[in-house]
Order: sequence, then C-alpha cells, then structure tokens
Amino acid sequence: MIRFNAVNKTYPGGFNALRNISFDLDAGEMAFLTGHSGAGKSTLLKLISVMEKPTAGQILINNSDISRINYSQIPYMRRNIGMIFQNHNLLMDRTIFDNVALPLVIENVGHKETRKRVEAALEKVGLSSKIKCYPHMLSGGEQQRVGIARAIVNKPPIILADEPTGNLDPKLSLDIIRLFEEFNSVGVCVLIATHDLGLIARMKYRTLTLKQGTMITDGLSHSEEEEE
Ligand SMILES: Nc1ncnc2c1ncn2[C@@H]1O[C@H](COP(=O)(O)OP(=O)(O)OP(=O)(O)O)[C@@H](O)[C@H]1O
Repeated sequence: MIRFNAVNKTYPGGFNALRNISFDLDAGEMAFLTGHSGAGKSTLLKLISVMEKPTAGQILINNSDISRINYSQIPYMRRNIGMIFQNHNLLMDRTIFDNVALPLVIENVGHKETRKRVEAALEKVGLSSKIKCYPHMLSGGEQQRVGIARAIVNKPPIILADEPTGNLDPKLSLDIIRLFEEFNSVGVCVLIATHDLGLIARMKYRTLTLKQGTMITDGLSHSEEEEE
C-alpha cells in the first residue's frame, strides 16, 4: 500500500530532514511512527500525502509512484488518504457538519449523499449530537474526533495521523487509538506519528523509529517482543 525506496528529503535551504528511508506498509496494517522532536516524522507523513516531494528515491502508493506525478494528479492521489492533524485544523466559523463535509464538497458529492456520509462518520466517532455545533463549543478531545470524522468521511484506504493524541489525557488518547483500531479492523492502513512512548508500549503494533532523519528501528513495540 505504501512503499518507500531509498527516500531522501532536503528542504530548500539545505536541511536534510530524511535520509535513505525504505519501508513497506501493507494494506490493512497499523503502525506507529516515532522519534525525537525534529526527527522527521511530519516530513515523512507530508511526503505520503504529497504535501512535500522527495528530493531522491521513490514513494509508491498503491503501486503509483507519487514522486513522479504532476500537479493535476495530486487531488486524485489524496483521495486515498485521510490526514489527521494534532491541532485539528478545523474551520472555526463553520459547523461540525460543514467541517466533516469538506472533503466531499471538494469532490462534488451531491447534497443527499453528503448528508448521509457525514452523519455516518459522526456516528462512528460518537458525535452525532454535535452536528450543528461550532468547533469552539466542543472539548479538545471532541474536536480531535471531528478531525477524524473528516478524515474518514470519504472512506480512504490510508489514514495518516500526526500526533493525534498530543493534547489529550491517557484515557482519551486510548479512545482515539481504539477508533483507529476499528478502522484498521475493516482493512484501512493506519500510520500514527507520536511522541507518546507510553502509548506505544501499551499497544502491540509495528513501530518505525526515526532519529535525525534516519530510520533506526522497524519492529514490534517492546511489550510484544517481551511476551514472545
Ligand atoms: N518547510 C521546511 N523548511 C525547512 N526545514 C524544515 C521544514 N519543515 C521541517 N523542517 C525541518 O526538518 C526537520 C524535521 O521536521 P519534522 O517536522 O518532520 O519533525 P518531527 O519529527 O515531526 O518533529 P516534531 O515531533 O517536533 O513535530 C526539522 O529539523 C525541521 O526544522
């Protein structure tokens, strides 16, 4: 589903954020991406979502080489990906309905179908009752779940989450991860960037670790290795 082959990313100005990164993430796989602040986690997610281009190497999504696509193909590629941001990136002057509907509006989905899909997405994250609210009327955890509903509303095969539990307490963090597990259980490929080593240790998922732009480990989280 996602394949990196010897990928490098140097930002304009010369900073080398990722060096020689290679890994595969299969359809239906769920993994964590971790590493210190500045290690390159967000950069790696931005490369997958075509917000940045690699300087060298190859990135395949569903066997398409996204390092070689042109501008007109980018929106088409992005339909495969639901992106969740730590700061939610919600439009504060729009209702929860409008926020979640955004990817469908961009795709010109009809009004009736949009309503059906937004209601289904909000039900999935347990926020049906907030459909007419504005983001400031919701707690941080609820806003995060609106961001998740928006990311899954067009049923992408890949979900990328950048520090999705960053501002949440341990109980809410676990609730969010459980939601990702639900999507994963129906075949969605999920990659979660996080600093939260406690959370990673409690879960039994593959963990990719970056250090200064290099991938230093790719394996199961510690707890599973200890059990085996
Ligand atoms: N647009 C940019 N231009 C130049 N340098 C950048 C740019 N974006 C990121 N960088 C640099 O690339 C490095 C990796 O940044 P990135 O945001 O990927 O790290 P991160 O692991 O996600 O960090 P954090 O956990 O703090 O969010 C950092 O040193 C950062 O300063």
